[in-house]
Amino acid sequence: MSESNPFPEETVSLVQARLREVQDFPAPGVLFRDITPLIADSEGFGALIDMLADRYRGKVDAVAGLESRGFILAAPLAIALGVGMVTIRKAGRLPGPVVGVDYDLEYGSARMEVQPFTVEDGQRVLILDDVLATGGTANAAFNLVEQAGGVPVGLCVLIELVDLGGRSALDGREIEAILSY
Ligand SMILES: O=P(O)(O)OC[C@H]1O[C@H](OP(=O)(O)OP(=O)(O)O)[C@H](O)[C@@H]1O
Ligand SMILES: Nc1ncnc2[nH]cnc12
Repeated sequence: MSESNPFPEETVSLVQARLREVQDFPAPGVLFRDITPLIADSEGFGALIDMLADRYRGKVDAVAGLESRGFILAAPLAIALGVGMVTIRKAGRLPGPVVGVDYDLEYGSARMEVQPFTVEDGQRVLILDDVLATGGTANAAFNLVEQAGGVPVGLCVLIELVDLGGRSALDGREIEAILSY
């Protein structure tokens, strides 16, 4: 899983055409990449999930979604692949037992958690999210999958925000991005 962009151009364009940019959301200076028009469109959403299923079929035993936008993508992909979905959630939302990882945000810190009994020992887990920015969330997810006994085979994101340095923060991890800005 290491070619620069392994996804078919035609589907990538179809997906890209359904994304929206919102300046100064949720804070001044942020250009927010809004995936809601894509998932509101059955053709676009279906094409995205079919493309991801073609890419990962037979290569993974579970899909881990990162709360909350990652869940929207991970659930249909898991069904399409015929595997289960692991939910990696913000702190305090999953009943125990959980394992957690604290990580830094641009300002402040956060914590993600997973229930280890939702990951089988040695299971190959694909981590899926909508956006890779600084990489803090994804890095926590890699660590959580490992702590739970799984083998994280890589991260797939719909959108990589290159200037925010997530790829460097995840040095050595497999990352596939459908779109990069
Ligand atoms: O690479 P990072 O700097 O960690 O940022 C990426 C994360 O930020 C967004 O989630 P957010 O925390 O806004 O939550 P949401 O999905 O609930 O909106 C996005 O969905 C990623 O999970
Ligand atoms: N610019 C952005 N747009 C959408 N989601 C994000 N998560 C972190 N940065 C983001």
